[in-house]
Amino acid sequence: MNTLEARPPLWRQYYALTKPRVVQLIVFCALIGMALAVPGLPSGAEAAVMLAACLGIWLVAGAAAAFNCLIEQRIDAQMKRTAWRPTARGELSPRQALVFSAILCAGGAVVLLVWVNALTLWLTLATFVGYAIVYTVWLKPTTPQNIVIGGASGAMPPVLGWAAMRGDLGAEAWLMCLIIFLWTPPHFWALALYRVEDYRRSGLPMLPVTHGSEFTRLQVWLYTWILLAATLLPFLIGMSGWIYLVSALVLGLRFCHLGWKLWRRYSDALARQTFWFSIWYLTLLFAALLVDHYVPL
Ligand code: HEM
Ligand SMILES: CC(C)=CCC/C(C)=C/CC/C(C)=C/COP(=O)(O)OP(=O)(O)O
Repeated sequence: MNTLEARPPLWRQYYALTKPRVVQLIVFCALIGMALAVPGLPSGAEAAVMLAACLGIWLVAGAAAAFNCLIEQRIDAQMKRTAWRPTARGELSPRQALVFSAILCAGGAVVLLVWVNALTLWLTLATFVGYAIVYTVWLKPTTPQNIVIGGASGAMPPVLGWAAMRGDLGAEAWLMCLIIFLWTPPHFWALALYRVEDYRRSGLPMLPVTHGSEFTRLQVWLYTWILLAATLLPFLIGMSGWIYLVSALVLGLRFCHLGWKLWRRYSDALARQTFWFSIWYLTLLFAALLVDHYVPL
């Protein structure tokens, strides 16, 4: 097949660099942080700030993802899961990726500064540095705890959302951040287990490569329990009500159950199922926080 014919349109290649589906969930979590920061339904003016904050965070997060693709061009080319990326295939040059990332980041920064507030701008830029530099350049190639420490930047969206609406950093926002922080290890290690050959080939020190499958599965299972305990806190401190509590328990116990099954008996299919459940888990847990906020029982 002619490779030129097989190429998607240029805009799609740039769009792919932003890791759209990951960034969608990031913006969704930021939006929940915004909604919970406003008592009751938002006014028209508050809804406008929310919209601007979502756009700004989306642009800067997309820029961070594009920067990651640029730095990992060679590593991505070695892994089956990522070899299709336009940077890995050489369809977009490092210079194109860099300029694209810089434009998105600058655009997002302007939106946040003009229509949101300076605190959100600085926190979002710090999050960019946390993921694009601290995680991608430093931690990911050097330690199997890369995603635990680096996960802190992925966990920031609710804090960014809260800051956008209140101009400060509430305890509730940090609690949502803690939940995403504890969710990241079972989310990522479930994937790393069935993609272990990719990671071995690329030379990245991911936990299943350095410490083996059984140890990683034990960690996944332990984290699902720690996560379940942390998700009870919003109810215990009076931030959320019964709708949230029941949702957190049902989702959390299912996550623990999958973690348990995976630990006892490994299969790629189960690891894949656990990874995809992790995405539904976070989406539904944060949706429950939102519903609970508007329908207090
Ligand atoms: C350091 C932290 C994180 C790491 C290492 C990580 C790792 C990954 C990896 C490697 C994938 C790719 C799966 C594939 O190619 O099929 C993935 C997918 C995904 N991640 Fe994460 N993740 C992290 C944090 C997050 C955060 C904070 C969110 C959102 C709040 C998130 C949401 C998603 C979603 C929605 C997908 C599915 C993408 C798709 O549909 O293809 N991740 N994650
Ligand atoms: C400003 C802001 C809110 C930034 C958010 C930063 C961000 C995009 C976090 C998401 C984490 C993510 C995509 C991890 C993928 O891991 P990986 O990079 O190891 O995956 P890969 O192997 O697919 O490249």
